[in-house]
Amino acid sequence: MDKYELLEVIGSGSFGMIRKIRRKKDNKILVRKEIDFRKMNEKERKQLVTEVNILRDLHHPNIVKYYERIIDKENYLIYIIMEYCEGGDLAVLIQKCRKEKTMIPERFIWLVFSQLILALHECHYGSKGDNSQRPAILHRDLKPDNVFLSSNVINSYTHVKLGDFGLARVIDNPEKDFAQTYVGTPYYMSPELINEQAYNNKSDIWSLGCLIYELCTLEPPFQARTQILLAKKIKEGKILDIPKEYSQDMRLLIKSMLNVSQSKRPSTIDFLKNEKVRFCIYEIN
Ligand SMILES: CN(C)CCCNS(=O)(=O)c1cccc(Nc2nc(OCC3CCCCC3)c3[nH]cnc3n2)c1
Repeated sequence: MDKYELLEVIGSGSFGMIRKIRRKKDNKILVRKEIDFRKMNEKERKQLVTEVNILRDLHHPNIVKYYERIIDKENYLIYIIMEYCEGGDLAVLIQKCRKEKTMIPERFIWLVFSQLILALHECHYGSKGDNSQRPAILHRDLKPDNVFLSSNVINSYTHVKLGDFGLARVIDNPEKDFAQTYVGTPYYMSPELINEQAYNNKSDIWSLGCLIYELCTLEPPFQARTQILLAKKIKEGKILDIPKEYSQDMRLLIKSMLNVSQSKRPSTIDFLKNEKVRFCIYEIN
């Protein structure tokens, strides 16, 4: 760890602390996610190894970059060194707009959507567009807290980064994978996950639909006081319309992702054929 100078703590995640660090050789600011695996059971340790290996193998401009991992055996700690996203996460942006009663511009929402489709496409299909090199990777925990911005100035150069693959799983046999226990209020849980059916790439598309809906309305699409009521609303799949200021394209986009039937939801391949998405991607590059 003498390669890095420790800076302030910026938060604490599920298994430990996250702090800013400065790489001494070039003063680059990074983050160090500290994970105390003393508290972990065998299954969680295995999950951690899976997560670190997933991060190590994912290289994409819209996925938080993984630099290295440092194991500190005597203190039962693993450090994961990742890129620092100056703009913070989307949860902070949504809270700010809710407080100031301002709307998030539609242009920005299309930029977030198209970059997350690129990130999910990399996870689901890999850069070669098929899974010959590796099995599909599902994020499984797509939510505003896990989507970071490269800068806090919001313009068309703002890069959106998918982060925190805490619950990601490598699915070698999609049928085999069943619902895992969830932590926190699962606002973005898909109908198939509630019905304990197989979780697959279309479940990440459902969560993306919830996230885009929340950027338009500053509220999750399904809310309830209890998890039972929440599950009922999600399975019904009825959502309030988004504000009239947003276009019909945006309305139809959200509806296509929040379809209770996962086979009817478009895949990242379908979206990448969409003219508007391609134009957004062209604008970013
Ligand atoms: C959950 N959020 C609403 C809490 C506030 C969120 N803003 S914040 O933490 O202060 C903040 C402000 C400015 C820049 C950044 N950049 C950043 N943050 C990460 O993780 C944040 C951490 C995730 C787990 C929960 C605690 C927060 C990164 N991980 C990899 N690269 C990262 N870059 C963060």
